[in-house]
Amino acid sequence: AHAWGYGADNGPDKWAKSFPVADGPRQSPIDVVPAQAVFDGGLKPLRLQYDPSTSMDILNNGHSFQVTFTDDTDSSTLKDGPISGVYRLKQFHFHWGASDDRGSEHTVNGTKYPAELHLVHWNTKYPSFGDAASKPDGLGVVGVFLKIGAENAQLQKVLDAFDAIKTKGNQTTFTDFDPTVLLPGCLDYWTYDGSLTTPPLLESVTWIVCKEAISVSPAQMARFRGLLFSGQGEAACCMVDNYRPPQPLKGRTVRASFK
Ligand SMILES: COc1cccc(N2C=Cc3cc(S(N)(=O)=O)sc3S2(=O)=O)c1
Ligand SMILES: [Zn+2]
Repeated sequence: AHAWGYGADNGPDKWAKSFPVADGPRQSPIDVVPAQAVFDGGLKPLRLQYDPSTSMDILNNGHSFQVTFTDDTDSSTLKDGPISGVYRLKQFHFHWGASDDRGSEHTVNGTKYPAELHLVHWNTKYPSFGDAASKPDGLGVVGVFLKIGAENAQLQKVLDAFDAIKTKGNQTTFTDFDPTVLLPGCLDYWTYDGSLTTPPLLESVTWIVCKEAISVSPAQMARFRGLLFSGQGEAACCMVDNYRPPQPLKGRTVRASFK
């Protein structure tokens, strides 16, 4: 069976064939409509504590690029916010467009951002990431929108690794990186029960979408678009538009941590 992707014949509209959960009750991403979000005073501030020594490597996996963290201790964690217990950071990655008018997965009142960062954490009440990934409260993903503006100096270290991971399957060491530098100053958020936004589309994610975006410059966006979906020696296929469009809310409530 040909692998899933973002092209005309293997893209989001075709995923349900191999992954029927694609039409499930709690799929992601969604369009966030702030006026319909319910303020919940019981939601705690996000507590994100990351240890740069847990960052390991950066990889082009053929769908995006991701920075992977060692997750054998509680060194880099997500606590509080809408979740209970301790979730460990596993990886972060991005989704982006071929042009600045699209690229994010979540949208706000239908507005698409040029890119979206996902910080993926797993619930340590389960023995492993793989185990947690299939549980309804197994994962916590923090989403951060990127908007076009000033150059983001904190992103530069990630972009500078791109030459080593241009094609699918390439990876290189990426140590001593603290993803805190990629977070917006204000951590107000919306939260709802959802899923992975790529196959296997598991309905195991508590989504935490930050209201405030971080900046990225047009030149930096061009660097993202220089990565390839394709492997070395294959016909070059630019890694762009690697986003799933918003999915039906199906009665879910989106809560806001702020008024
Ligand atoms: C056994 O489950 C596994 C095992 C290994 C990797 C994955 N993943 C696949 C897709 C995927 C999509 C994510 S997103 N865009 O919603 O943040 S996060 C994520 S993943 O958990 O890394 C799942
Ligand atoms: Zn993602």
